Amino acid sequence: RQLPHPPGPRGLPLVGNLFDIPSPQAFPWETYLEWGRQHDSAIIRVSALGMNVVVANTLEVANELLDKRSAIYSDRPRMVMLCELVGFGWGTAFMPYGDPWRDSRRMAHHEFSPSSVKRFRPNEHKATRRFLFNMYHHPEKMMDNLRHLAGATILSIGYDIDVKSLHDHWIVTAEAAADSISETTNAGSYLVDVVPILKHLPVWFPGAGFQKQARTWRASVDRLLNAPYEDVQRRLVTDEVGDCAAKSLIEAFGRTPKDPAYTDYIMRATLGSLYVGGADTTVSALGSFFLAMVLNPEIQEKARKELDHVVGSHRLPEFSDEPSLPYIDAIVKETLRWNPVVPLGDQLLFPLSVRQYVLIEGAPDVPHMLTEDDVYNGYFLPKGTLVVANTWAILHDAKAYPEPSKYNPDRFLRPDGTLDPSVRDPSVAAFGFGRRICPGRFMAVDSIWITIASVLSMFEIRKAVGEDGKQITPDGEYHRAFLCHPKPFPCVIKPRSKEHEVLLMELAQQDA
Ligand code: HEM
Repeated sequence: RQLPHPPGPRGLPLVGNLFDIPSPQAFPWETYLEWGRQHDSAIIRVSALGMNVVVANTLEVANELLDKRSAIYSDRPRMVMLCELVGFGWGTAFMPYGDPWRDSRRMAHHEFSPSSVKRFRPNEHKATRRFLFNMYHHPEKMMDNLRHLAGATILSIGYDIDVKSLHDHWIVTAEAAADSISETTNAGSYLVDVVPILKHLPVWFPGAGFQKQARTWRASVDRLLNAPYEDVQRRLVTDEVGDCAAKSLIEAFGRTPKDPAYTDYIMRATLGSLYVGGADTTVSALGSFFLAMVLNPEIQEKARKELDHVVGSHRLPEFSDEPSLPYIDAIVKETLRWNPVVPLGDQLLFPLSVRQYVLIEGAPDVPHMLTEDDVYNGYFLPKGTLVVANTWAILHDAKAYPEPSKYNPDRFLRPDGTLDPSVRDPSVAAFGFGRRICPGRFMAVDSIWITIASVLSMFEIRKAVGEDGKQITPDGEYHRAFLCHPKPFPCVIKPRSKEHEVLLMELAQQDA
């Protein structure tokens, strides 16, 4: 306790750095990196109203704290509105470090470890075929189609639910729950997060509007937890469930549990968490891919040469083609690196976590929480500190990735066109760290890979042309909130040729 805190901007008495903390729209990850440079330190600290936040600007520090010392760096802060009132406390990502979280991770690992996740490739393939067909008919609905693709993949893998239309009721159920997280987190801060005792106020009490709001959101959150799981249970009675995570979990953990109610709850929670963790993240990564393709037609061209050589134009790429398609692998890696889905720690799930203490829009977004006092590099880090990895800074480190703002898949390849293992794989940071690392990462990479390979083999993605006859270059702007998503941008997406168009039609018939 006699040791200094890590360096950072000098705060004001009482409020600390309350007025220094940048908003998400102001590229906070760049500000944290700049503060690190000013203080010549890879780790910086900001504090506000007694809350300590430490940002790790390099991979080395993030690994040392969040990975090597993960036994004490893996808790999450309490979020009263989101978890206790809206009811998302069952989300694996929101659970405090403890037995329910450990059991949920064990189940997630059972389904999504590198070896077991491969069995879901046919589901990913099928969802991708539908996506191609939807893109053919409605290229202008790119983001809706991506949302449908991600949702359909997860519902099929999670519960063997076959989602067909864009407005399928299962997608609507899951999206309503996911929206309630964004709305809770985007709505700003709730006093109840700072003064938890307010959660006991009755709905009719003046000023307790948050209770009413929480009830509305809670209904959709409960539905996501229960409805698809109970549907599987019903179908299991008549043996109508194909291989999926729900069936396999019930068989592996649910046959003779010590505590049936607890095991049942953890299974529901683990499965419900797949949609919450996996849908929007995949949409964001694939949105960045389309943006990068519009901006870099020469990269599409190079990818197509590889695809035409290996796959030809009479079929779609298969996972078995992957070893012969290193350039597609490189595009996947560069997409995860270029504009990371979660640029700052787990911005993903917790824009609230610091705001709940500091009551401002735009505080750094989340963390692993430290459960014991610790010392790093001569600095004191007290218990309760929120530790955030600056993923953007790590993936834009010019030493690891020269000209980091440039979208350049070639950086991952050797001159002979094979993958260069000496270039740092963006997965070292893009999916988080330590015991909290994303359990869906292998599935995410698989499903992004098959989508990118299939889209590039079927479509040409071009700049749109304005009324003045000139091409419109997207400005590459991102919406930075819950996650980073590219803002809608104009583009033209067309089958590459008549031959490809025919193949798309055939696919539709096969699915029908
Ligand atoms: C491009 C896609 C994805 C990205 C970039 C991504 C990124 C992340 C990140 C950064 C975290 C926080 C890790 C930490 O706290 O250090 C996380 C957690 C999580 N992700 Fe993913 N993810 C993706 C896809 C998926 C998919 C497809 C699933 C499920 C099928 C999933 C399920 C989860 C869950 C359950 C957690 C919470 C883990 C915990 O707190 O223990 N994610 N993800």
